[in-house]
Amino acid sequence: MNLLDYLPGVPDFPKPGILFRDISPLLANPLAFQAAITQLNTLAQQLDYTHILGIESRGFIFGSALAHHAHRGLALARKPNKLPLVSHREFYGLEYGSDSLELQQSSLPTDARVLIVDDVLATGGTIVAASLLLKKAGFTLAGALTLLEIAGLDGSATLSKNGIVNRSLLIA
Ligand SMILES: O=P(O)(O)OC[C@H]1O[C@H](OP(=O)(O)OP(=O)(O)O)[C@H](O)[C@@H]1O
Ligand SMILES: Nc1ncnc2[nH]cnc12
Repeated sequence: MNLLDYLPGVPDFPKPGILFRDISPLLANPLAFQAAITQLNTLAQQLDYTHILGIESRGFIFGSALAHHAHRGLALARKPNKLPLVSHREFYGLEYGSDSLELQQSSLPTDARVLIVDDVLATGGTIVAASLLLKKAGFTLAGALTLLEIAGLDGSATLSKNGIVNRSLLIA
């Protein structure tokens, strides 16, 4: 099964010049979704992690499915004003805009080794922001895991420059 067949590129969305990789067909196909999680779990085993940080919102899908599959705890990095008792916030740029993420200090144990999970690595701005959130909160970063790296945006180079060990299952 070629998982890329379930991740079609949609041209000029959400802005002209962007080829948007749509995860909906993969999620809608039980075999494809199951294969994605199984293969992400195999990649994740290369990284010594205890907990997963899912990035809102598509990262919640893969982060929670992997956490269930791998019997790991899950914390949420959420968009602004969604979490009570927020401890930390990080602003960041995107391939097509900007945003910020928030984290509750209480959502992870102090000795957690955290794997950031998201669906797509494009410029790397989101994952760098999530890594800074974890640093501010005093947690150890185990690495980052994504389903798909968008080729040509130097996302993995950006993560490497920021000292983030990255694993992406696919690149396109
Ligand atoms: O590597 P980057 O350039 O930071 O881009 C990758 C991010 O962009 C998308 O999220 P988006 O902010 O569009 O929100 P969504 O998950 O709610 O759709 C995607 O889910 C990643 O989180
Ligand atoms: N090209 C893209 N496709 C899907 N999600 C994205 N997030 C940032 N860039 C993206």
